[in-house]
Amino acid sequence: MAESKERDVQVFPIAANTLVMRCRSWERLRFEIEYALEKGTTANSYLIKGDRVALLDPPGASFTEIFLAALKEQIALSQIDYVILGHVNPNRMETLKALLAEAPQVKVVCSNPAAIAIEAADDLDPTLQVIKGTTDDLLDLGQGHQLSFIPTPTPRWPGGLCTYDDYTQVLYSDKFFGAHVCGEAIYDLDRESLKEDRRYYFDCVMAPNARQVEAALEKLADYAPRLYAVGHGPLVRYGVTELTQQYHQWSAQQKEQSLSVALIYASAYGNTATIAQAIARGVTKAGIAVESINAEQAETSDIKTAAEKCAGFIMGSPTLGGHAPTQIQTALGTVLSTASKTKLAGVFGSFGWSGEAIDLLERKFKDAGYSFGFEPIRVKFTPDETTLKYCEESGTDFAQTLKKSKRAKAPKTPATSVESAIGRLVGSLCVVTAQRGELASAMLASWVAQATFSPPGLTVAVSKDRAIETLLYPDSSFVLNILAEGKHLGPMKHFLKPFKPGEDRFEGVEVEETENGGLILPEAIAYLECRVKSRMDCGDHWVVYATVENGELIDSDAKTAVHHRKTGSHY
Ligand SMILES: Cc1cc2nc3c(=O)[nH]c(=O)nc-3n(C[C@H](O)[C@H](O)[C@H](O)COP(=O)(O)O)c2cc1C
Repeated sequence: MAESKERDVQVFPIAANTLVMRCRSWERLRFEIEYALEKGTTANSYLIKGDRVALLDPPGASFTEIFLAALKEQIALSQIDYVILGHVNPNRMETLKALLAEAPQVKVVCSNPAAIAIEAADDLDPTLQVIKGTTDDLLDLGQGHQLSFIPTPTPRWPGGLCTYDDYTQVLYSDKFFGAHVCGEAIYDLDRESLKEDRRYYFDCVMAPNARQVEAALEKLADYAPRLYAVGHGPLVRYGVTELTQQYHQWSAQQKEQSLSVALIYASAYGNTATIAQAIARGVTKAGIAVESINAEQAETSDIKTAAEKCAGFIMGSPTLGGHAPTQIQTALGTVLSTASKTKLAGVFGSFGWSGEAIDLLERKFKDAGYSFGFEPIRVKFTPDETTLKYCEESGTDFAQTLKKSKRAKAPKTPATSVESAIGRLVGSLCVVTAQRGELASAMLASWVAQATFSPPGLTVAVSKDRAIETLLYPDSSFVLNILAEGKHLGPMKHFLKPFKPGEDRFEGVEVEETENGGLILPEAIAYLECRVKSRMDCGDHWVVYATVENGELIDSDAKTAVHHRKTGSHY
């Protein structure tokens, strides 16, 4: 985890007449699923000083004061001609307001959806230059800095806009190619250490929008950037080609999934969208694709197609003035008339005090005879960390139900000889326990093996749809509780039972806490306190390699319980 330090702004020249201003938060900035690895983040803004001056992407409200102070050290605010916005949200508009109050001459350059959001905001009435998405959209800052603009809308950020400076070959990619990591490194020199963070960021914010990501990549292919000036985390200088290929590959993987879930929502202030993202993460991690649809932007035909093609649909809405927004009501009508009654349904939303919109969705789907993949999720205003985990686990449950019904429909085939042979591999029966902040989880594990002597290290294979998987990223700690033969049935039964989303895995279980905060089970004959070093992406499992930092043999007479299986295709 990043060490705790004051927020600051790191300023650095990145190209001719171009500075990056990285607002750094060393601690988790927001309760959104994409920040869950808790490595802090940076909100990157850029300043291009040609004959005219452009500022790209001023940060959100948590940085307004320190950012404006740092900006004034670089330039008088009265000299800024343009502010270019890669996306907008209510949080970012706060800084924009403060900036425009001191620099009313600024012209705001943004996409059409962003312009609509700005025009609807209170106390904000800037001169706008709206990008139409044609080749005429050029902005000449002088001294060679000719900027072109590439609209890259996604359901999450309908106003998405990338900017390319032909002179410096910098692509200002905003939400694309980022990672939530805070540190000293301006660039991606240590690509290996960023690997997991980039993938996690993609999985959270890009995977549920894979179709739009592919469309954006296609547009960006017309440019020849030598640098991705990203919105979050280290700038991509060394890995431009590699990361572009990975984005192509990861988006394609989503398209290849045989089942998909339509996730249809609207969100005026971002809370319902935050819940949607956590649910989507839970679905995609179980190997089912998500097609996100922002009801405020989507065409009815898109909603219809998604409702027809999906194996299940999940709808979310805020409650505003006692109602669901009109676009949600329209989308609801489309879904009800299109999706066959065998499809699995889900409902969620953020509300303030009454939550009629969620009630409406639940009632309509119930009356129509759909069954639900999880209990309707009602979140008062902004979700916290525990609620986000609950939403993620609900998404995973939803996906597992779909997979189960697909398996049930498939003809039963006896285990092949190869599967039976693999089943003869045995492993020690263990319980992995892990906790971080408010969150704690556990799982039964038998695919455990010593991997190194020096340093002492082991591997554990963790199914990608396990709830505990999010607590097993590099640098996290966990305890491997090794069970005793003869005393293993109790814990085995307990930890193998299906848990509901958010259900306490330790309810009714006595655990002892180690000095380092690890959780030990009384049935363990030995325990090992481990730290994750890396994890390998292996089909349906993560193979987690961890080194052992501490441990104890509790019962030297007992034998380790061993798991004997019939086949190698499941437990
Ligand atoms: C103008 C306005 C009207 C609202 N009306 C209701 C309401 O009738 N009932 C309710 O439960 N919450 C109401 N709320 C609270 C919102 O539902 C709540 O802020 C929610 O988090 C918004 O979700 P969103 O961020 O996804 O837009 C209202 C909020 C605003 C700003």
